[in-house]
Amino acid sequence: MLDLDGTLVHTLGDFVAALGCMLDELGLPAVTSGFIERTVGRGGEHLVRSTLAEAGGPAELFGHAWPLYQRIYAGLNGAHATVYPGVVEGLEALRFRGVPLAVLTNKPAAPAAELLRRKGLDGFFTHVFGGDSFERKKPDPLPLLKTCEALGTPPSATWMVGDSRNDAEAAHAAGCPLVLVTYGYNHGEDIRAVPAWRHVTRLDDITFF
Ligand SMILES: O=C(O)COP(=O)(O)O
Ligand SMILES: [Mg+2]
Repeated sequence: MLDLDGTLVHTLGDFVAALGCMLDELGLPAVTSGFIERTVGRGGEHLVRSTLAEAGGPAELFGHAWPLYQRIYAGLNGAHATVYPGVVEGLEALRFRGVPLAVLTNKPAAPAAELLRRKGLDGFFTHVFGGDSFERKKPDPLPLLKTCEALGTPPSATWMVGDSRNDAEAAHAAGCPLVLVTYGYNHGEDIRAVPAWRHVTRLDDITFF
C-alpha cells in the first residue's frame, strides 16, 4: 500500500495553486506554502478548514469553500506536481517481483486516480483508495485493513509505504510493517524521528527480499 502525496508525487505546488486561487475568489489573503506543506496529509476537508482559519476567514465559509476548492483542484490536478525520483524505478522493481500494489491516500479517490493517470502511474496499481473510500481516514487503521482485504494479503505481510506520522500511526494500529520515505511532507517534523522498519531516500531503495 503506497501513500500518494509526498510519497509518489510531489503535489505541494498543486495544493498551493488551488488554495491560492480559492482564497483569491473568496477575497481572503494568501497563506504561505510552508503552512500548506505542514497541513497536507489529513485529507482535503482538513486542509481547506485549516487554510480558511489561517487566512482569517469564518468557519461557516467552509460549506462554500469546499466545493469551490474541489472544482479548482480538479482543473489543475497534476499541473504543478512531479513524480519523485526513484518512484517509477521502484514500482517497476516491485511489479517485476509480482508484488500486488495499491494506492492508499487521504486525497479523495477520484482526483487521486486522475493524478495517477496524468502522471502515467495508473498501470501499476490494482486498487486506488482515497480518503472518501471508507468510513474513516488514516491515521485510523480501517483504510489499511480494507486495502489488505482488497489485495488478499494479511496485514502482517502487507507493507505500508508513506511519508508521514499519519501513515505510521495507521500502519502500527493495523499491524502492517512500515517503510517511510524521507522526502515528503510530515506536518513540519523530521520523519526520521518516527519509528519504521526502514527510512528510505528513494522508493527504489526499498528491498523487501
Ligand atoms: O491529505 C491529502 O489530501 C493527501 O495526503 P496523502 O496522499 O499523503 O494521504
Ligand atoms: Mg503523504
